[in-house]
Amino acid sequence: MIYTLTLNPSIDYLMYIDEINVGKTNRASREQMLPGGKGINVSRILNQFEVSNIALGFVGGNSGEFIKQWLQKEGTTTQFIEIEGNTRINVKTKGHQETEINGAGPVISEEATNQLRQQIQAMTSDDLIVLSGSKAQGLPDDFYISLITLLKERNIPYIFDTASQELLEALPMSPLLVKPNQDELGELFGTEIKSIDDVVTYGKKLHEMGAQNVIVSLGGDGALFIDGERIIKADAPKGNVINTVGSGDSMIAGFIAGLEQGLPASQAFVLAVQSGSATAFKEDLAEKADIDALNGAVKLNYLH
Ligand SMILES: Nc1ncnc2c1ncn2[C@@H]1O[C@H](COP(=O)(O)OP(=O)(O)O)[C@@H](O)[C@H]1O
Ligand SMILES: O=P(O)(O)OC[C@H]1O[C@](O)(COP(=O)(O)O)[C@@H](O)[C@@H]1O
Repeated sequence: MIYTLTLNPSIDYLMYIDEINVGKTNRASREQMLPGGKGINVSRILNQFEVSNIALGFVGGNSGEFIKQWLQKEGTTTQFIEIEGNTRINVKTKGHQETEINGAGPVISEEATNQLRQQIQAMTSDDLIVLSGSKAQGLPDDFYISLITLLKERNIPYIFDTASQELLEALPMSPLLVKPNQDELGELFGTEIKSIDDVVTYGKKLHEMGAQNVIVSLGGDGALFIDGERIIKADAPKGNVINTVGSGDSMIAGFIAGLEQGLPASQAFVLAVQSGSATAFKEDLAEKADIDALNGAVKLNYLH
């Protein structure tokens, strides 16, 4: 079974507003509520590919209920742990620019944390788990690393997508895939990524340090793939960009779906880019038909 884990899910509250004036009253022309959180987005796209999966994580309050009901309506299986407090609301303003204000989220108790550990202890090496997104409050600083240590003891493959430094610590425990975006790659190494050569240099470091597959996503400039055998740059398909929230998560799901279909890694990467861009061209996450509509639109350039 494929599992996704979202420690700090969210309602993504989209507000359409041309320009924000800080310190003034701003009015949106319209708004929309969507379920959010990185693992949850991965689950929703896997569902589009009809890849069975179970969404794990902590949810609470009416906002948590909103997410659960949305996923269940779509047919995604959830095994969330119910917690005290309310799942956070992340505000995303859409206008000339996208601005995001992500909430802190509820504090997770030790009891809930232990329940999650038990869920992981019940997994086997036939499973795969996607760990992604920020950590919730109350969890120890090394929480992801402690979970990954449990996974490694059981030979359970995992994908890790977080902006925190724990990503570097996890590399020796050979994640199946890591997917920083360009800014996150720079932050990991305390540098600014200014060129595709820089992306290659630092992306290769992630592979050399232990990641089996590396995708560095580059927004409208596409993505870079590194797996030790090859380095491939993909150009993103062109289209009308509506909402890029969840594009990175869609890539991860597309890559998994490709591997599940038995595609070679380079073709799974193509499906990842298609999925990311299809989501960027939609208000909500992409549907399967949107991803299919980009068949043949991803151009690959083998750099090595
Ligand atoms: N403006 C865009 N035009 C076309 N595709 C895009 C655009 N923005 C994002 N994408 C697609 O989504 C993928 C992930 O986007 P990115 O913004 O890099 O990730 P994240 O959401 O993790 O920050 C990109 O590699 C690309 O395929
Ligand atoms: O856990 P974090 O880092 O606060 O991120 C949560 C946010 O990221 C998202 O999962 C989108 O992530 P991506 O744009 O990187 O795919 C939103 O749905 C959510 O609001």
